[in-house]
Amino acid sequence: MMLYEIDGLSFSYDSKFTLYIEKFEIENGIVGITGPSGSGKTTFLLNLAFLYTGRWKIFRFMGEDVSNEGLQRLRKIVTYVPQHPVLFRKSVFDNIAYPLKIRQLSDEQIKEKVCKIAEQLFIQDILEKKAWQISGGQAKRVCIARGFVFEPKVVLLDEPTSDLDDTNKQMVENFVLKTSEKTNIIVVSHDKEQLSRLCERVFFLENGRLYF
Ligand SMILES: Nc1ncnc2c1ncn2[C@@H]1O[C@H](COP(=O)(O)OP(=O)(O)OP(=O)(O)O)[C@@H](O)[C@H]1O
Repeated sequence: MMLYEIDGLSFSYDSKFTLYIEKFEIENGIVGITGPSGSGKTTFLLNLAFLYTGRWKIFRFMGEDVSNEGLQRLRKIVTYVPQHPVLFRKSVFDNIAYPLKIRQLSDEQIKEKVCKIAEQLFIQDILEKKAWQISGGQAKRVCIARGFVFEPKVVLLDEPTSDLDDTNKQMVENFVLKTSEKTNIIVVSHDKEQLSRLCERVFFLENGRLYF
């Protein structure tokens, strides 16, 4: 079964920029999207996260036709992790635990899952710190942990390693590569070499049009 199947999707903020995806068909796994600044990469991810909705001829997710009625449900199984970290004014633990709390997992399950993913991203020692007491590189990894912790069907990563030093970059790449064995990932990056290290296929966006 295809993960995403898109034919003729268009989305416009205004008359100045239009994203037009003629065809996008991907199966389970990890794919990359690159392209110049302003080409529409973030806009495309937000459409794939069902947070923005345009018009389409065909838009299917895991075999299901996307419809207005299904959007709320689909938004709960796909996560978008933005380029710039956005955290609640709470502890690192509470930030990562949030998606699990709203899904009503038990305290015990929450603790186990948060600690496990924190270890994988080397943030286990800062779980009790407040969001405003951590570095930018740590905040980025906390957002990534929060995106993956509830095991969504797809994680959409927008520039997951921009602004990170080499050590942090390596940590995130290793995590993404390992996790892609069981979670579907779409990663946007300006770093083409990084995409070729991580991804099975890489798409190229230019002026709102997708090439591969
Ligand atoms: N909320 C918005 N309202 C109007 N126009 C927008 C909005 N967000 C983005 N745009 C415009 O849409 C176009 C695509 O933006 P987008 O952020 O998707 O590009 P990008 O490829 O992700 O860029 P970058 O690599 O710089 O992050 C740009 O011309 C941008 O100015």
